[in-house]
Amino acid sequence: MATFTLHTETVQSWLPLSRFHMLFHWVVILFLVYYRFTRIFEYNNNTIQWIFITVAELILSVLWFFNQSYRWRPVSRSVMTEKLPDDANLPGLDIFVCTLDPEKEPTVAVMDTVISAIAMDYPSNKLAVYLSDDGGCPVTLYGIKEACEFAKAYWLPFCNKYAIKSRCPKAFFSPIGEDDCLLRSHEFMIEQEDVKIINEQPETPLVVYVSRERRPSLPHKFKGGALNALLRVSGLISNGPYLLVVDCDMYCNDPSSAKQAMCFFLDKETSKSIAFVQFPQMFHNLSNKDIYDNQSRAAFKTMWQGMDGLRGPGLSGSGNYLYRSALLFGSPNQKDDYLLDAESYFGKSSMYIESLKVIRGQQNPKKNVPRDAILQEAQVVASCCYERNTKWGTEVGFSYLILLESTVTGYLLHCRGWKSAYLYPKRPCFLGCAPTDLKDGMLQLVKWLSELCLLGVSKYSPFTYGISRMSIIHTFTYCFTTISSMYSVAFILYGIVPQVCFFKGIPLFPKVTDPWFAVFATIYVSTQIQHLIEVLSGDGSVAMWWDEQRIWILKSVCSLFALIEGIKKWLGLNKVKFSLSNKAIDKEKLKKYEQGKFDFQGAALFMSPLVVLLIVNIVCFFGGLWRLLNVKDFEDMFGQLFLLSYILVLSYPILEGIVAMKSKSG
Ligand SMILES: O=c1ccn([C@@H]2O[C@H](COP(=O)(O)OP(=O)(O)O[C@H]3O[C@H](CO)[C@@H](O)[C@H](O)[C@H]3O)[C@@H](O)[C@H]2O)c(=O)[nH]1
Ligand SMILES: [Mn+2]
Repeated sequence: MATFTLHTETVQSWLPLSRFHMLFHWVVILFLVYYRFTRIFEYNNNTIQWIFITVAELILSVLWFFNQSYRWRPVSRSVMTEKLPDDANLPGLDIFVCTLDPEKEPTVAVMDTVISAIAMDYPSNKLAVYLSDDGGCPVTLYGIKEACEFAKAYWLPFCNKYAIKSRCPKAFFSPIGEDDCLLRSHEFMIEQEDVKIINEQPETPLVVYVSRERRPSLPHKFKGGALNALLRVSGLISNGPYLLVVDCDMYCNDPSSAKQAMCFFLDKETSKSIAFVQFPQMFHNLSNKDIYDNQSRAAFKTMWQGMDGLRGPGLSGSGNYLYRSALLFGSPNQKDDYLLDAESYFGKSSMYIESLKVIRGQQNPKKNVPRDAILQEAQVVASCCYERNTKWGTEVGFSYLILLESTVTGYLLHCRGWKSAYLYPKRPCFLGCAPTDLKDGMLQLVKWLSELCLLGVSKYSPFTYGISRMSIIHTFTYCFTTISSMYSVAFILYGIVPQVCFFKGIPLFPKVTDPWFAVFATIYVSTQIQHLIEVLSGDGSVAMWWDEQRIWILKSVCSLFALIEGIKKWLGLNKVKFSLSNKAIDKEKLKKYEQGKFDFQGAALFMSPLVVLLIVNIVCFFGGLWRLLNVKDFEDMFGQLFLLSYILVLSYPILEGIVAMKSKSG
C-alpha cells in the first residue's frame, strides 16, 4: 500500500499468484501452438480444417496475451477528503453536461442531471454548470430554466438543511433513495410536503446554456465538438482549472465526488501528472440478473483497475474530472510554446487567449468586463467555424480522430505522458441509464468497437504510435481494445469447424487418453477459473459468471458487424454518423429485462450470425451423436462432444428467446 498526502493506493493482494498463473497459462498456450503446428500435415485430408482451428486458436491466444495486461498490476484507491484545504482554498470547477435529442434523452432526465450537478457539495462561487444542447431545442432551454429556479428556491436549501445525499430529485423521491432514516422523522415529513419553509436563498452556482451555431457546410464533430465548444465558452466565463464531464443521463449520485477527485489533483505528489480522475459508469436501471452484462463488469471492475495500476484508466466519457490544462497544453512538462503561437493553436479570439494566459498564471483575470461583451464573444467561440485552421480536435481539446472522443482523448493524454486515476467508491458517484434490450446494447457495442478498429489502423494506432510513447504494458491494454472485435473471427471459426468435423467424424483435438489432451483441458479450466475468481472477487455470483460467458460469446460473435462497419468506415463507404444511445425506456422491454428473459426485438440482423452458428451446432450435435453411437470412436471425439454440449447448455436461454420471438411473430 502506498500512502500519499490525500489518497492511498492498494495493490491487489494476490498479485504474485496471479502473475504466476499468467506465466503458467502462457506456457500451456505455447504447448498448444506447438501441437497444432507440428501436426498440420499429419492429417493430410483435413489440413484445411486443421488450419482453420489453428487460426482461431492463434487469434484467441493473441487476445489472451494482450488481455493479461489488465491483470498485471490492479490497484484500488481511497481518498482522504478530510485533509483537503478548506472551501475558500479550493480551485474552480466547471461541470459540462451534454445532450442532443429530447426524444431519446427525455428532458426531465436532463433536468435531474443538471440539478444534481448544481447541488454538488462544492463552494457555489467556485462551481459553474454548463449544458450543451446539440439539438438546440426550446424544450430543453425551458426545462433548464425551470430546473435552475427549482434548485435555487427549494432544492438546494432543502439539501443543505438536511445534508441530503441523493441530490438528484428523481432518485431522492424513488425507492432507491438512501436518505431513509431522514424520511421517517416527523419534522422532515412536514417539510418535504412544503419545502417553502425555508426563507434564506443560498448562493447558487452559475448555470450556462450553450447551443452551438452550426452550418451545414462544416462538420460539427458530435460530442467531441460540443465539449470543445464548452471548453472555450467556459474559458471566457468561469475558467475553472478543473472540469467534470457527464452525459445528460448520468446524474451525480454522491455530492462529494468533486472533493474526492480533488484529492488527486491537489495532492502535491500527484498533482503535476494527473490529467483526469475517472469514476466507474454505473447504472440505476440494471436488473438483478443483468443478462446482457449492461453494467460492463469486466470494463469497470477488471480492466480499469488494471490500467489504474499501470499509468491510469482510460477516459470513459461520463463521470470524469479533468484538468483543463492537460487538454489544452500538450504534455505535463510542456513549456508555454502553444501560447507563443496562440492563434494557430486556439483560434482568433483574443479574449479566449487571455483566459488561457490566466490559466497558465501568466496574467491575472481581467475584472469588470461587461457581461454583454463576454456573451458576444462566447457566441463567436461556440460556433463550429471557429475551429477552422486551428489545432482544436487534433492537438488541443477533445480529439476528433474517432467518434469515441473520450477513449481516444484519454489515450492521447496517456501518449503525451499524462497519468490518470480511477476511483471506485462504495457509493456510486454517478448513475446513468443502460440499454435494457439487446438491440440498443448491440448498437452501442458496434458503435464502440468499429471506432476502436479505426483507431487500430490509424496513424495513432497503439501498435505503432502508442508503443513508442507509453509504458509497454499500458500500451497493451489499448492494443487489446482496438483488436477485440477479432474475437468474432475466432468464435465463428470455433462455432463451425469443430461442429462440422464432429458431424463427419474428423477429430480436431487429441484423444482424451492422449497426454496432449491435458493441454486443451488445462487452458479451458484455467480460463474459467480466472474468470470465476474475477467475478466473485468483484462481489459477483456464480450465476453471473455463467451469464457473462453467454453474453460474452454472443457479443463477440456480433462484433463481426463492428469489424465490417469498421472496414467500411475505413474505406470511406460509410457516412460518419453518431448513433445516439436510447435512454427513453420502453416499459414492456424493461419488464422482460427485469425477468432476465432475452429480448431480440429489432435485433434480428445482429442475431443472424449467432442463429446460424446455433443451428449448425444443434444439427451437428445430434447428427454427430448418432454417428458416434454407431462408430463408437468416443475417445477421438470427446473434445468436440464436450465443446458442442457446452455451447448448447450455455445458449439454452438464447434459444428460448428465439422461440419466444418466433411464436410471437408467427
Ligand atoms: O452530436 C452529439 C452526439 C452526442 N452527444 C452527447 O454525447 C453523450 C453520449 O452519447 P450516447 O449516445 O449516450 O453514448 P453512449 O453510447 O451511451 O456513450 C458512451 O460512448 C460515448 C462515445 O465515446 C461517450 O461519449 C459516452 O460518454 C459513453 O458513455 C450524450 O450525452 C449525448 O447527448 C452530443 O452532445 N452531441
Ligand atoms: Mn450514454
